[in-house]
Amino acid sequence: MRSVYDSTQVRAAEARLKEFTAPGELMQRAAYGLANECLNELHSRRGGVYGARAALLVGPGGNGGDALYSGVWLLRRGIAVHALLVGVKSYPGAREAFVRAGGTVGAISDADAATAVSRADLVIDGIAGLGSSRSVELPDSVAEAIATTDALVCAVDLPSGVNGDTGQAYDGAIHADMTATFGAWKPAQVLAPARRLCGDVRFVDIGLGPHLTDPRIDVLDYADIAAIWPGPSYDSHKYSTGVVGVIAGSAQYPGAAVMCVGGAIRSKPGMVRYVGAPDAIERIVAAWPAAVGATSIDDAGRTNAWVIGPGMGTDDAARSVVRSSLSLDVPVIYDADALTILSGDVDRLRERQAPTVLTPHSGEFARLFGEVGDDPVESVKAATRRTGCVVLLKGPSTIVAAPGGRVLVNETGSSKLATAGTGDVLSGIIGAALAAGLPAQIAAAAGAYVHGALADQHDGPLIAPDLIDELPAFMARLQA
Ligand SMILES: NC(=O)C1=CN([C@@H]2O[C@H](COP(=O)(O)OP(=O)(O)OC[C@H]3O[C@@H](n4cnc5c(N)ncnc54)[C@H](O)[C@@H]3O)[C@@H](O)[C@H]2O)[C@@H](O)CC1
Ligand SMILES: [K+]
Repeated sequence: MRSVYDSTQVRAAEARLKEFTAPGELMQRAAYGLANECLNELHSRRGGVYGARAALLVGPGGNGGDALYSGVWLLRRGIAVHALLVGVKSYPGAREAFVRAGGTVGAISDADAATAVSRADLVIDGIAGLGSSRSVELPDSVAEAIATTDALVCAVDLPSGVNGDTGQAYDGAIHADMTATFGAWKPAQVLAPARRLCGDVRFVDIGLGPHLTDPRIDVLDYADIAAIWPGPSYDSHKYSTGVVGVIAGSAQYPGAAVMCVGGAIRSKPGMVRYVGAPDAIERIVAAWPAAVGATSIDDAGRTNAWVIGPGMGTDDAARSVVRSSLSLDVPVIYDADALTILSGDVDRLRERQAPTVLTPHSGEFARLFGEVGDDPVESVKAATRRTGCVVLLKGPSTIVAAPGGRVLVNETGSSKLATAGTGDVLSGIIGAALAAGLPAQIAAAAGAYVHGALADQHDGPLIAPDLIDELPAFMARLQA
């Protein structure tokens, strides 16, 4: 599990740590760590660092100070370093130390600033870090040189022009190959769209650890999933590993039910029940002979969790099934059409006594709760407060929040998943995790992890059934 802290938390931790360290010490730790990361990467790219050139983009704050002090270390390794000041001010003392070590200084508006960038082997973006909250305005020629260079572009703490706390990217934000993050992972390093601008994130320990508590976000990793994903024990029987009920599909979207049941059945619960019309049951059993059919929830028998919604349509019959399912006393995940149906009735979700998971994409989220906006984590938290449900917002970074709980962000998967039917598979996987008894937020986040990992492990173009085909090998590895 990786913990992520916002700028207020990082600044507070820095303030506490400063009580125990000499003035300027933290910036020296940061600058040394930054220089090391750049030197290592440069070495592996060029086979050496002596004689290389570096350009520093230097803003007025602490971020620019880090860049200048890292320049001192680069100079000591035989790198020619030129600093370009973005604005008139620079961090007190840093510029003088840099010049004393042999660095040269110019302004970003200098006629030869773009040349300095395009001739560099290393460009260090120290315009702004934690204090970055607006667009980056550089002369066009410099912006062009940064965008087209083959040099290693390394961001100091965060790429300039991203909002560190929300993951928002402003105009002109720097696209880095690598980001050296100081003391903590920041939200923008795990949230879209900023995550993509960070490149490879390298953690530079400056000793903040003991002063950081209660992360804003956690990111689950493979080891977490392996530890929590339920596997059969030696005395398992079909009921002990959980029974999933699925209400999905319609005459218009019969495939959604096949995908959803497939996602559930291949995640290996004890049993999957499908509830639908007789012809729909026939189709499901033809695709998945191990599934069991019933024509209503009442006739379905013992079920530990329900998946309701994919492709079920929004007609009166579907509406009545969704409304009556609100009183089910087992966990329910509502997806797709069920979310559209519930968008007129959001506050009734509070009536649910058992855990509930909602899995909207941004359009469905907007219908339920209003537009996601610039701070998706806060929007999802507000949705959980309003409904009392676990809310999983699908997107380039999937966000999972629970009432009163910590926010989880999923990092597996890619745009490969932007294809019809993948969401149906996801809801089936989450249904299986819920039926096996995982707490609702963990079930949702672990389901998102598995779903994304299936896409990552699949070679070549992906269609939704490929995810189901990848499940047995993934589960076997997970449980080995
Ligand atoms: N506080 C600390 O103890 C430490 C801070 N460190 C560094 O200090 C940074 C935070 O320093 P600051 O609080 O001074 O904030 P920043 O240096 O991130 O940015 C603030 C300054 O940059 C300007 N700015 C913001 N966006 C800009 C843009 N797009 N174009 C031009 N100027 C822009 C602001 O007007 C402000 O003057 C961290 O990200 C980290 O790099 C590290 O040295 C570790 C220790
Ligand atoms: K930066």
